[in-house]
Amino acid sequence: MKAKIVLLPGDGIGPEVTQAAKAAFDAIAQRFGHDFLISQALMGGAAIDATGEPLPAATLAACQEADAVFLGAVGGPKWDKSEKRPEQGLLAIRKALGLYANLRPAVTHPALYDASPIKADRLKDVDIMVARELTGGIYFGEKQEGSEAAWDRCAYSAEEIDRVLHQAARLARSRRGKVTMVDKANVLATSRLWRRRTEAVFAEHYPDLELEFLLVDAAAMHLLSRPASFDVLVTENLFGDILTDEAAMLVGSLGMLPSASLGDSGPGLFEPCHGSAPDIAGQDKANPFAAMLSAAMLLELGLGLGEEAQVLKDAVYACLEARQCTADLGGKLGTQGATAAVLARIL
Ligand SMILES: NC(=O)C1=CN([C@@H]2O[C@H](COP(=O)(O)OP(=O)(O)OC[C@H]3O[C@@H](n4cnc5c(N)ncnc54)[C@H](O)[C@@H]3O)[C@@H](O)[C@H]2O)C=CC1
Ligand SMILES: CC(C)CC(=O)C(=O)O
Ligand SMILES: [Mg+2]
Repeated sequence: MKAKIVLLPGDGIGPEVTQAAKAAFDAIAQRFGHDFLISQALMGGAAIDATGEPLPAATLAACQEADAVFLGAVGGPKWDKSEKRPEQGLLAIRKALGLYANLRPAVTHPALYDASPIKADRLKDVDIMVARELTGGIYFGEKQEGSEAAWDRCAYSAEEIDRVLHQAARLARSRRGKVTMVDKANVLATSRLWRRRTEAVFAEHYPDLELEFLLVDAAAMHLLSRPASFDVLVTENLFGDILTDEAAMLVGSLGMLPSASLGDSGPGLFEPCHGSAPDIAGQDKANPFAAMLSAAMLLELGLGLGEEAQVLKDAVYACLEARQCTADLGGKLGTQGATAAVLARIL
């Protein structure tokens, strides 16, 4: 097949892990005879340095014309005090492409039990799909920043909530049939709207699914004490961001969690859940597997290439079983070595 993929490497370890994803696309194209037209565009801090904007118009236009977009990571101390922040570019592209559902799978593997701080008996059969709302809530509300006071507005409409609930429910139907909705309905008005919409949408459309409600503070605890009991976890933007970094430690490292950001039409955006990791950037230390697993999600959900995605995932998991991995997982390989180990299993 012919497909246009745009890469947004970004900052810090972003370019290093994007290189790993690109190598995976090239290897899959070679093995299956696909014609992937892969181009690269400026995003985040790198884009601010080059153009003054975190999301240049030319980058957005290239993404809108693509079949799928891959992003490394953005941000870093260099831009922490600048007027425009790299992270604004990421929020802007999610909004501009209408990517309201961020799917973040957290799946444990016996080869990684040692890498997790959680006891192995809790990690068995953990297979969680977080459906995080991505274009609403406090990240997108009006804000005011003063030296003595500041505020951020959190707002949700029923429509914004319903569409991600439907995504979560459809996913649960194709999995184990359970949805956990996480909110803070004992305190927040927006959370109470989430709860009312969840009750209504599931009663009307998904009475066959098991539905559980958790307050976010307790959910953070349950994720560690009974992780295998979760199937699909649906929640608002901020809570989903935080809980998925926590869930990464069930798997063994933040460098293992991929994601897909999807809307109703147009290209999806696929990116590892981690950030730009300035503490290890440029040292060949970054785990490339979250990026390569995100590349697999791009193949499957962005281009409809399920078999190709499975080959890539199998190659990553075979490396984990052979201990061909980076130091965050207890391995001895660098970013490039771990990438090469995956490629060798594809070609
Ligand atoms: N999607 C994105 O582009 C995101 C960007 N950020 C930005 O990244 C910058 C750094 O943020 P942090 O809070 O430090 O979060 P981070 O996710 O970049 O790093 C947290 C910790 O995890 C480690 N880590 C992350 N990815 C890794 C990988 N692939 N392999 C091995 N270790 C890995 C890092 O070394 C660090 O110790 C900030 O500017 C932040 O705004 C943060 C999260 C997401
Ligand atoms: C950098 C932020 C905009 C968001 C974030 O941390 C994430 O999406 O994981
Ligand atoms: Mg995050």
